[in-house]
Amino acid sequence: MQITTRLEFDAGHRIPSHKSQCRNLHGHRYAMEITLSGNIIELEGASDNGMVMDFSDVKAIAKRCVVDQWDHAFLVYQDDTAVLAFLRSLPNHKTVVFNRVPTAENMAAEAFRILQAEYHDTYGTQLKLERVRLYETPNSWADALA
Ligand SMILES: Nc1nc2c(c(=O)[nH]1)N=C([C@H](O)[C@H](O)COP(=O)(O)OP(=O)(O)OP(=O)(O)O)CN2
Ligand SMILES: [Zn+2]
Repeated sequence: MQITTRLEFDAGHRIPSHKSQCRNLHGHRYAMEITLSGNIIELEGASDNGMVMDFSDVKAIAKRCVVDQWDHAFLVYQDDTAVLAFLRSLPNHKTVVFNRVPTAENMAAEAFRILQAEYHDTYGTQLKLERVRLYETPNSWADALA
């Protein structure tokens, strides 16, 4: 069985070497979909009986580990030195430094890497993170897969 839940956040970024407008500082309303697989919990009376994992627990982990870190932050490539210096000049600015250009692909891969270590089954149900889908716009997204 597979389940998917979705969270949204706002962040700024730029792709410094982009051939067109994405080299400019701009932001997106990102959406992130988390897909987990596993057997359905069969434990009469348990809060999560009949579920692969409670959606609220799936979301709480993704929120704590990724969304709260990236929401209303500027995501900057470590080699984008001009922007990094500018961001560091701003007091208390929320900046997240990426070791790769913050494209949808690299953000999905980074979210997958972070979250893979966070989802554990409690009942031996083979819970597994299968996919992180990161929407940069409503029309364009990247999938990081197990
Ligand atoms: N494969 C990728 N291509 C592009 C990425 C990316 O992360 N992966 N990112 C960008 C830019 O960040 C840009 O902000 C998004 O580009 P684009 O889809 O052209 O933006 P629109 O606002 O026109 O998107 P709509 O879906 O039409 O709203 C560029 N390419
Ligand atoms: Zn963009």
